[in-house]
Amino acid sequence: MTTPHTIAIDGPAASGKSTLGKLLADHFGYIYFDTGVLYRALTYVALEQAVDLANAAALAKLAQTTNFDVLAPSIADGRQYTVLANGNDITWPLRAANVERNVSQVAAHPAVREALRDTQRQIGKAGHVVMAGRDIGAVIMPDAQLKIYLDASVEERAQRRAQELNARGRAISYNEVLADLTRRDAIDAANTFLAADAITISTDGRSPEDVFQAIVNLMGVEAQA
Ligand SMILES: Nc1ncnc2c1ncn2[C@@H]1O[C@H](COP(=O)(O)OP(=O)(O)O)[C@@H](O)[C@H]1O
Ligand SMILES: Nc1ccn([C@H]2C[C@H](O)[C@@H](COP(=O)(O)OP(=O)(O)O)O2)c(=O)n1
Repeated sequence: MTTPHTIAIDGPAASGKSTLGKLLADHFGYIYFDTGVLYRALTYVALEQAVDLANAAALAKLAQTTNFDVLAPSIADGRQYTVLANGNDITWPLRAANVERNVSQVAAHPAVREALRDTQRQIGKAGHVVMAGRDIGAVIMPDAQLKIYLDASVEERAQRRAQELNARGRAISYNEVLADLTRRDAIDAANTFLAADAITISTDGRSPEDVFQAIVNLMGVEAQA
């Protein structure tokens, strides 16, 4: 396989999309874009402005009238990117409990997905991008030259997310995370797609490096200089 111009990575929460996405982006010198950030940012702004999260039209309007920027990390505090909403840094609040609790509900509205679609597609059209989410290979970038679908048991994903959140100082138990992921999986399922031409990889019991190597081997390509 020649080096893919665009790479789509889909899968449920904590399946390893961002970890693999950054490894692949670094490997090929591409940008990495986590589309979940857009849904999280919209959820955060909606909560801040007390918008009714059941009101799809109001959420879609907020998506269209808020200026979201996803930039390279501006502060070396462990962030993967800097997210601005109308110029305000909202990077870390996107991982807070209130956003985690509500983002699936916001993302489930077709009008919200439509309002955020063009932004995602524009980034994809530029090429040399690794894009992660739930519907990238099937909806956002159907022409992506490499499509990966990551999966892992909900128990494994809960273990990872609990460790990740605890490491960030969030006092949350494995059981709480398991219940939240189970709840979110059920809501996200309606917009999570395994593209017919995607490579499916279960990441249970496999290290990030092992998953990355498996993909690179499948592509049979060496790192670009
Ligand atoms: N293959 C893996 N094995 C173990 N832990 C992993 C693996 N891939 C990712 N992780 C860890 O699991 C957590 C969630 O990974 P992440 O890449 O953010 O998932 P996603 O982007 O699908 O939500 C992170 O703490 C990450 O370091
Ligand atoms: N392309 C996407 C990306 C995320 N979403 C939804 C699904 C999730 O509940 C939220 C947040 O996505 P995010 O990838 O940040 O969540 P995880 O890191 O997988 O826990 O947005 C979506 O519906 N479509």
